[in-house]
Amino acid sequence: MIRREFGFSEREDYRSALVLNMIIREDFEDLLRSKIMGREVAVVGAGPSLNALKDVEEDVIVAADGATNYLVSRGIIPDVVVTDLDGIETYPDSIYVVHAHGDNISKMWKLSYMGIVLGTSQVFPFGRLKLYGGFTDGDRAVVMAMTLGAKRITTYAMDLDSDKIGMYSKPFYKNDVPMNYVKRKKLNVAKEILHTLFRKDL
Ligand SMILES: Nc1ncnc2c1ncn2[C@@H]1O[C@H](COP(=O)(O)OP(=O)(O)OP(=O)(O)O)[C@@H](O)[C@H]1O
Ligand SMILES: Nc1nc2c(c(=O)[nH]1)N=C(CO)CN2
Ligand SMILES: [Mg+2]
Repeated sequence: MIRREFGFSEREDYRSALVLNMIIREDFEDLLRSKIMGREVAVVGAGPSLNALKDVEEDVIVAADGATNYLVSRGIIPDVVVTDLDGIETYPDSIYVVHAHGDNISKMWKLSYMGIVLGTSQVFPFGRLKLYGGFTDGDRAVVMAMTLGAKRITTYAMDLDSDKIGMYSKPFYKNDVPMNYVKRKKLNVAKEILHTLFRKDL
């Protein structure tokens, strides 16, 4: 359904998942769970408000893709990085949760800079791959933290209604850039997922 809406190819999603599963040699899910279970977790997105981020007080910091570059520039090493590989250009000593999709096979070389890596896919998970749910890196980070037993999740720079894409979203952005049609659709899906997760009457 979402795949059709965005024109993503299932075949390419499988191809990417196969490549990622081949690269990953060890299952680090227990390690990731031990970091998150029972802890207060901050999920940091790459919205325009990231530049105004104050100190993050939570026990565990999870960076969504491009937000990693900003955090590292401030000397903050995220405990976990959730990425589809097109935002990060710095590789701190974090646990990486790398998402395979049909448009990022050519970015898999970035795994050579990462130590501890878990893989996720958007096809039926096989081998060492996981499927926690969610869509964009930010909402996938929230879903993952929830699934792995976080006590509380606080989001930062998740500016899902903004008319700007944050400058840290892609390494080649020099400033915040005007929202485009596809990114708006992606952030709308993220909004939908987070609203459903945090609905009070669940
Ligand atoms: N206004 C915004 N601009 C960019 N990211 C945002 C914004 N608001 C919230 N975010 C969150 O920040 C996360 C990290 O941003 P980034 O653009 O690196 O993500 P992404 O999911 O890898 O996107 P893309 O599909 O463009 O690669 C996004 O996944 C999204 O959930
Ligand atoms: N094939 C493909 N899949 C995705 C993509 C994308 O750009 N291409 N972006 C996503 C959310 O950022 C999630 N899934
Ligand atoms: Mg990305």
